[in-house]
Amino acid sequence: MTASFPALRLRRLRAHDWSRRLHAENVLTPSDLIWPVFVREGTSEREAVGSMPGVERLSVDLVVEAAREAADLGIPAIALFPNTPQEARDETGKESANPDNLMCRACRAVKDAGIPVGLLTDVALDPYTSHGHDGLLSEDGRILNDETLGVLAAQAVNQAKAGADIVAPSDMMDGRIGVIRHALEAEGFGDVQIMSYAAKYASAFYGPFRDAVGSGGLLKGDKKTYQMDPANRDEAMREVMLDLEEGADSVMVKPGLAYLDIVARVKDRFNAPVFAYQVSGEYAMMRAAMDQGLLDRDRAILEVLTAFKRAGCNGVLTYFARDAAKLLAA
Ligand SMILES: NCc1[nH]cc(CCC(=O)O)c1CC(=O)O
Ligand SMILES: [Mg+2]
Repeated sequence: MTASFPALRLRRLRAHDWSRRLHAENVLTPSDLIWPVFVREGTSEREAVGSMPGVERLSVDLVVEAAREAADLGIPAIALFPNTPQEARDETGKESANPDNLMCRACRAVKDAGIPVGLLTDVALDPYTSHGHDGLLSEDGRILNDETLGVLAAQAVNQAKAGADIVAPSDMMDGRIGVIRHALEAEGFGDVQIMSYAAKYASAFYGPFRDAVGSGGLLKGDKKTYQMDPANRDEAMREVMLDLEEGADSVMVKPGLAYLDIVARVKDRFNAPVFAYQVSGEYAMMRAAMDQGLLDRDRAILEVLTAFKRAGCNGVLTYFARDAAKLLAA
C-alpha cells in the first residue's frame, strides 16, 4: 500500500454497479457448473426426492431432456447418479459392470441424442451394493481396498464404453486412480478424463444423496475407514498429490462450503483443475432456509457459488446448477 486514508478510500470502487462489475475479481458463469442428475427406471417418470425439495429422480428419457436443458443453459456437464432397483443390488455390486445398467443406458441415450454436454459418471459401488458401501465388504465387516480396485476399473471401463466423458471415482479406495487410468488406457479409452474425488470427507451432509440413490437405508455402519476425517487438512494434500500422480486430470474436494479452506490450499499448491461438490446436505440446508423465507433465494445461490470460485474452484457440482444458470442468463 502506497496510500492511506483519506487518499485511499476502498469504498470508491464499490460506489456504482458498473464499477463493482469492472473490479470483480471472480465471475461466476454457467460454464462453471456441473449439474448432478439422479436416474431411475421407467419411462416418463419423475419422482421427487423427499429430502431434497426441487430435485427429482428422472427416467432415462427425461435425463435426455435434462441434458438438453443443461446444454441450452450453457452448463458444460452433467453428473449422473443411478437409483439402481433394489433387486439388482447385491453383496459385490456386480450390476456396476452390466453394460445395460441404468447409468450406461442414460449415457448412451444422451450421446445418441447428440447433445453437446459432457457426461460425468460416478465410479463407486454404493448404488449397486446391498450394504450401501462404496467397496467390497468382508465377512468381518471391513471394506476391502485392493479387492475393490479391479471392480472399480471394470465399472469405469463399462461407463466409458457407454459414452462417459469423465469418470469420477468417489469411493476413496487407495490406488484406484492408477488402476482406473491403466484400465482405460488398455481398453482404448485414453482420452476419457478422470475427475477424482480426491479429498472426500466422511460427512453428515451426504444424507439426502443416500436417500436419492436409495442406499441410505441399506448402509451398514459408516464410511469413516475410507472417507477422510473432517479434522484433517495436510492429509487432503497427500490425497490430491497421489491422485494427480496416478493420472487424475482434475481433483475434487467434497463437501464444499465447509471445506473451502481445502479448495484454496489445493489450488495454491497444485497446478491442476480443482472442483468442489456442493453436496446434497448443503443443498437441503439452503433450500430449507429459502423455503421458509429465511434466505433470499437468488442472492444466496449466486453468493455461495461465487465463493466457491473465489476459493479457487474451476467449477462446482451443484444441485442449484439449473437455477443458477437461469439466474445468470436473466
Ligand atoms: N459414492 C458415494 C457418493 N457419491 C457422491 C456422494 C454424495 C453427494 C451428495 O451428498 O450430494 C456420495 C455419498 C457417500 O459417499 O455416501
Ligand atoms: Mg486417495
